[in-house]
Amino acid sequence: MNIIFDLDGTLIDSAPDIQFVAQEVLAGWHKQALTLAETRSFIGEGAGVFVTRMMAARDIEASTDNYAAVHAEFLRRYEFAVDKAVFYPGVERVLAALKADGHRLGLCTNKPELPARAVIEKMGLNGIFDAFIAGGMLPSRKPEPAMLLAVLQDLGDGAPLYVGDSEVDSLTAVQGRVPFALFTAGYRKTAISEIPHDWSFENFVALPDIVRAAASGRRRPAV
Ligand SMILES: O=C(O)COP(=O)(O)O
Ligand SMILES: [Mg+2]
Repeated sequence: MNIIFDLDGTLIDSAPDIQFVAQEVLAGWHKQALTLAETRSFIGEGAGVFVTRMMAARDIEASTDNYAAVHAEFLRRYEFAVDKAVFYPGVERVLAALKADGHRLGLCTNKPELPARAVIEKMGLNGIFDAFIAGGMLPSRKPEPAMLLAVLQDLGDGAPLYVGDSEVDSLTAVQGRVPFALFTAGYRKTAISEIPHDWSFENFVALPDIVRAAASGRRRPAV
């Protein structure tokens, strides 16, 4: 199989790192830090959307100049914010097992390329992904399906499965017509039943069974 993973909220909980970057940037504007809940709810559509939501939440006027300044400062710091990231339980073991079973693994994240590469390195995941597309590498971002389809193309022939945590990932999968497994313990904002998916799981130990079901063409009707 070709199994493609989302990153933030799926493989790693990176919200504390992103909260820290936001805090440093907001301090320069004499604004209060974001809560962890706010931070989680702003993640999912890339750094630009995060910055827009953060500015709105802290009453920073959304002028072109302000946005450019906040965005640049955010990106400058983002690449170095990898200290607090942790894997969700079971991720490392399951990724290694899937790889050992001969599956090809891909990564498809809206996180900008530099911080995505930095956190992959920090988590010791170099070499695990056979294909990788991050935010800014293509003209569009998820939920447009182009990133997901590009990763699939890079992986070559094989039945696909996309694994992600959010409404954005679900829509990406629907638009790309790729079977989707929803990780329910990430940053989703709505009820599981409202997010179209073929399978859902709350712990990575359940993923190998889903991969087996996907490989055999068994697919639960999408919710
Ligand atoms: O950084 C983001 O906004 C989202 O990243 P993700 O696509 O890995 O969830
Ligand atoms: Mg995500």
